[in-house]
Amino acid sequence: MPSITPAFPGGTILGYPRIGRRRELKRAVEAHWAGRTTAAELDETLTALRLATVRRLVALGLDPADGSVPSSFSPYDHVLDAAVLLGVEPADGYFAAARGDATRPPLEMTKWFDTNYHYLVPEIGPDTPITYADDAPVRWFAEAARPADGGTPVVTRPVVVGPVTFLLLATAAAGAPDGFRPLDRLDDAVAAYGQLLAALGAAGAPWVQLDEPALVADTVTAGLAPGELAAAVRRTYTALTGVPGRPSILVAAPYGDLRTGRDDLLAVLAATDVEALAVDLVRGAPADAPVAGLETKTLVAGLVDGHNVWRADLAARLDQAAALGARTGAGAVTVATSTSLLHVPHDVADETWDGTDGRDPRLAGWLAFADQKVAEVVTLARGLRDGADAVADRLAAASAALADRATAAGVVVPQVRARAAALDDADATRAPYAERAAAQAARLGLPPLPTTTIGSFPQTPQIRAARASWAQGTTTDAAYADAMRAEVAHVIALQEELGLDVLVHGEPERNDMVQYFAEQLDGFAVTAGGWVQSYGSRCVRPPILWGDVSRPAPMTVAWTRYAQSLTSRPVKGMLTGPVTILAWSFVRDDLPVADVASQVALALRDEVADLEAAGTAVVQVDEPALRELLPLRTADQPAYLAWSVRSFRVATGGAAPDVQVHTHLCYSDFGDVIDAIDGLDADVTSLEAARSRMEIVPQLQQAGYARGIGPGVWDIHSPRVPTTEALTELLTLAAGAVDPALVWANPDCGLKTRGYEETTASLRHLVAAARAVRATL
Ligand SMILES: CN1c2c(nc(N)[nH]c2=O)NC[C@@H]1CNc1ccc(C(=O)N[C@@H](CCC(=O)N[C@@H](CCC(=O)N[C@@H](CCC(=O)O)C(=O)O)C(=O)O)C(=O)O)cc1
Ligand SMILES: N[C@@H](CCS)C(=O)O
Ligand SMILES: [Zn+2]
Repeated sequence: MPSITPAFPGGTILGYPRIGRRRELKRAVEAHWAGRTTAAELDETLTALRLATVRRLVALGLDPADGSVPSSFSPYDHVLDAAVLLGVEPADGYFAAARGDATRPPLEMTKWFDTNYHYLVPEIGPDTPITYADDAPVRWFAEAARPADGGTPVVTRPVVVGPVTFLLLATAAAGAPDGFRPLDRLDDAVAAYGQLLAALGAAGAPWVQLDEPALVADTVTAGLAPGELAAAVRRTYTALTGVPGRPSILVAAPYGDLRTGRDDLLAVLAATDVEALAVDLVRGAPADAPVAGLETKTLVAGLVDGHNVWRADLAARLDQAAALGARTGAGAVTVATSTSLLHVPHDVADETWDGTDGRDPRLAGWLAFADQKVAEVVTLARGLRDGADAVADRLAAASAALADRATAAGVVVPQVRARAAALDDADATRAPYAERAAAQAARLGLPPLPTTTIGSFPQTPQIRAARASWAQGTTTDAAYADAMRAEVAHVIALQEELGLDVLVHGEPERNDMVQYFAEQLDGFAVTAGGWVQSYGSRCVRPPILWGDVSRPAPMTVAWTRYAQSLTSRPVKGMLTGPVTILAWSFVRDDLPVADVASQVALALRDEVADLEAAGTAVVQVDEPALRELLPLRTADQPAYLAWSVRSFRVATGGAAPDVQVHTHLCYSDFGDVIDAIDGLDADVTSLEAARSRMEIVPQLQQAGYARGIGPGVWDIHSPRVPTTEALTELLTLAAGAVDPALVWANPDCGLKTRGYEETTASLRHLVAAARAVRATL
C-alpha cells in the first residue's frame, strides 16, 4: 500500500503532440506568417487547439481535476517558450526569434536529445536579462480551468523546461567573456522560475512539471566539473520548493537513466522536497534498493514508451509497476509515459487499415500512437490501483497482439537474415583513399573548390500539389512522372546556367528523404497522416520499420539516369544512409538495432551498385542523423559508433574506386562524432558549418581527416540571401584551415524548404565566391 497519497492515481503522460490531429498548428502559424491571418485570429485558433487537446485527454481517461492532464502546448518550440518566459527573448518577437526577419537572424536550431525534434538554442550572456517576463503557462492553465466557452473545466499541469536543462541547452551569447557559461546564471533563472511557481499557485494550479532531461545526458553535461551538476540540481530544487504558495512539483527526467551519470541524480532529487519524480523506465532502470527521500514522493513510472509506436506488453509493464514501490522505496507509484508523446503521431485510428492503400492491416493491431498510449497508461494505472483482474481483458488483448506480431510473415525473412549474418570486414572496406582520389580526379576532372549542392531543390507548392493529386488518384502515374521529370530538367538547366560543377537532380519526387525510401523497401510501412513535429511548423511522417528489410527493385536509378542524360556535367546519385533511415523511422523493438542497420545497409549497397552500373560517377549517401542517435550516456557511445559507421561502410563499401562517395551531415554539433565522421571513409563530406563559421574544418583536420570536405557556407535555414563577400570570407577561412585542394563549396543542407528566388540568388553568389577564392589559390 502506498504510504502517501499518490499523485495522478489514474495515470498521466509527460506531454502530448502539439501539432494537432489535422496539423492545425502548422496551418494556423503558416497562414499567419503568410499574412493571411491577424495575430488575434492566430491566438483564437491556438486557444481552440489547446482546449481541444486537454479535453481529448480527459475523454481518453485522464483525470480532469487533479493535474493529470499536462498543458504541454507551444506555438513553435518549448525551449523558445522558456526563453520568453525568462525574458531572454521578447514575447513580441517570438516568431522572429524562431525564423529570423529583417532585423535579426534566427536562433540556432539543434537536436533535442536523441530525438528528431529540434529546439531553438537560447543565447545567454552575463548581462542578458533573466526575469519572470511572460505568463503564458498561467494563462493556459486558466483558460482550461475556467473556460470562456462554458465547457467542462480541466485542471491541467503546466509543463515547462526546467531551469537546469534550460541553461545547459543555452549557448553563451556573442561577446560573453571567455569561460562564461549560461549555467553561471542559475540563481537568476531560479528566481524567475520561483515567480512563475508563485503565479501558478495563485492561479490555482495544483501541480507544475519541470522537465530536466539534461540530467540524463552526458552529451549535455560533459563539460561540468565533478559534482557541479548535482550541486546545481540541489540548489535549484531546494530554492524552488521553498517558494511560498507554489504548486506541487513534478520533476521529469525523460530519455535516459538518472542514476548512471557521474552523480546519482535520482538520489539527489529524492533528497529535495519536490513532490514527484518522473523516471524513464524504457531507457533507464529503476533504483534497485530504496532511495532515501523517495518515501515522501510519488514515483511517476515511465513505463509506456513515448519514443516508439509499438503496443506495450501491458502484463509485463503492470508486473514491473507493482514491484516498483518495494524496490525503490517510493511513497507511491503511478504510471506514465517514458517521455512526452511529442515524438509519436496522434492516433492509429486516423489511418485507414482496410488494405486498400497499401498499408498492411495487421499493423493496426500492433501499434500504439499517442491516443493509444494514453489508454495504455490509464489501463496500467487502473491495474495498479484495482488489481490485474480489473483490466484482465486489456492485458490479454495486448499479449495476443504481441504474439500475432512475433509470428507474422515478413517479420523474419531467412534470406535477409542470412545475407546480413555473412557480412565481413571486406564488405565494409574500399580501396585506399589515395588510389580512389586519383581514379576520381581522372574521371571527374573537377576544378579546385568544386561547387555543388546537397541534393534537394525547392519543393514548390506546385510539386507538392502534383504529388497530393497523384496520391488522391486525380493525377495518373504517367502525368506525375512527367511533371517530376520536367522539374528535374528545370533544376539541371538552372545549375548549368549558374555554373555549378557537380549537379543534382533536385529530389522533387521525394516527399521526404526517409519516407521516400521506406515506401520502396520491404519491411516498412508508411502512414498517410502520422505526422510528427520536427521543428516549428515542419513535420515528418516517420515510417514504421516492422519486418526484415530488403529492396525489391531499384529506387532512384531512373531519376539519376534521366538527370544525367540532360547534362555532360556529373550528376550525383542521392541516397539516404542506413543510420538516418533508422533514426527517422519507428524501428522494430524485437531485433537489435545494429542488425536492422545491416539489413538497410545491404539494400542501399544494392542501390549503389545499380547506380554505378548506370554510369553514375558520384554517389552521395546522406547521414544527417549520425549524431542524433548518439547515446546520451558516454559508456553507451562506442558500441553505437561501431555499428553506425559500419552500416554506412557496408552501404558504400562495394563502390568502385572511381566512384566518388559523398556524405552529408547537418542539424548537430559534430564534436562528439568527429572520429566517426572520419571512420565513414567517404571521399567527400559536406557538413553544416556556416553558423559556426567553419569551426568544424580545423576540428576534422586535427582528428586526422584528410579527404574532401564541403563545409556549408550558406545557412539554408535562414531566408536571407548571403552576399558573395560573406561567402568568400567563409570559403577563404575554410581554404586556409586545411589543404585547399580538399575543399568544396556548397550550402549547409538541402534547399527543399527555400524558394527559387533566394535559391537562385544565393547559388549565384556561391559560384562567384568559389571562383574568387579559386583565383587566389
Ligand atoms: C532534414 N530533416 C529531416 C528530418 N527528418 C525527416 N524525416 N526528414 C527530413 O528531411 N529531420 C531533420 C531535418 C528536419 N527538417 C525538416 C525540414 C523540412 C520538413 C518539411 O518541410 N516537412 C513538410 C512535409 C514534407 C512532406 O512529407 N511533404 C509531402 C506533402 C505532404 C503534405 O503536407 N501534403 C499536403 C497537401 C499538399 C498540397 O496540396 O500542396 C496535405 O497532405 O495536406 C510531399 O511532399 O508529398 C511539412 O510541410 O511539414 C521536415 C523536416
Ligand atoms: N539530400 C538531402 C539532405 C538533407 S539533410 C537534401 O538535400 O535535402
Ligand atoms: Zn542536411
